[in-house]
Amino acid sequence: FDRIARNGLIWGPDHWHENYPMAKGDKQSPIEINSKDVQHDSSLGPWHASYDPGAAKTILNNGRTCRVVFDDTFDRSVLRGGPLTGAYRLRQLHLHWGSSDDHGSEHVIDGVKYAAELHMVHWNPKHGNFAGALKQPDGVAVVGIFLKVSGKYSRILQGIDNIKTKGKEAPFQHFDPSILFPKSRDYWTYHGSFTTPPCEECITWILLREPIEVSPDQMAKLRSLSKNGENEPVNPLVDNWRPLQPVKGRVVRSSFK
Ligand SMILES: CN(C)c1nnc([C@H](N)S(N)(=O)=O)s1
Ligand SMILES: [Zn+2]
Repeated sequence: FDRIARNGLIWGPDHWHENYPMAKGDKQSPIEINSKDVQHDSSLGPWHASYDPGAAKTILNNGRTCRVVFDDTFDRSVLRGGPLTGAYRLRQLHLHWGSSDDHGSEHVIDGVKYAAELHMVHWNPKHGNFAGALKQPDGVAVVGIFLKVSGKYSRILQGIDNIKTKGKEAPFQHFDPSILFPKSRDYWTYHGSFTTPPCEECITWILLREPIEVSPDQMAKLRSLSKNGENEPVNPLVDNWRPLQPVKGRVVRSSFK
């Protein structure tokens, strides 16, 4: 994240805790996954997403990421299984990416940084509403999918042409996010936090082992988004990833050997 100047203070990720104490907690994200420390858990079953393409609403550039929001007023697009108990409602998906292909993901796997990382944010309706879910350790489930750049043409990042500048929002309907899933369902899971302030520690992370491919022109389109509004100078929206956080004794489990 670039340094956000606020009331004269320069704010980088190392300063977030001054206003958001949770940012210095024991269960922060992202983390590096070291395969040698991962514990295979045979009780971890497959996860299942049943998404309604009609739930997709709009795509937005909020100056920090590009985000697609979904109707989560009832169990319309849900994720269940894997490490989860019950059905979690899909609320939004967004991405983190770098200024070049050799970095951009938030989680790092055995030292490997991917060009981008896609997050599909779901919440547990047993906690009443999204705000209530943020206060619970089992409140939120985020599926993380790594993006690697390949020559192959892909249309996974459709719709970003209409949201070039901060504040731009466009309809984004009839979209089934399950097209973004890789073939393999293998995943790592651990308990962590949001990677932007207030960094609540309410997330069951489900990180998919197999990356999906994105084409160079799609990455270029992502990097052509601006942090600024349309009447301001272009300020490329890149490097919106949080640095690695301490694992603090947490165990990362895998669904695969
Ligand atoms: C409150 N919501 C939906 C979010 N807060 N922080 C978010 C981050 N972008 S992440 N990467 O999902 O933790 S998403
Ligand atoms: Zn994210």
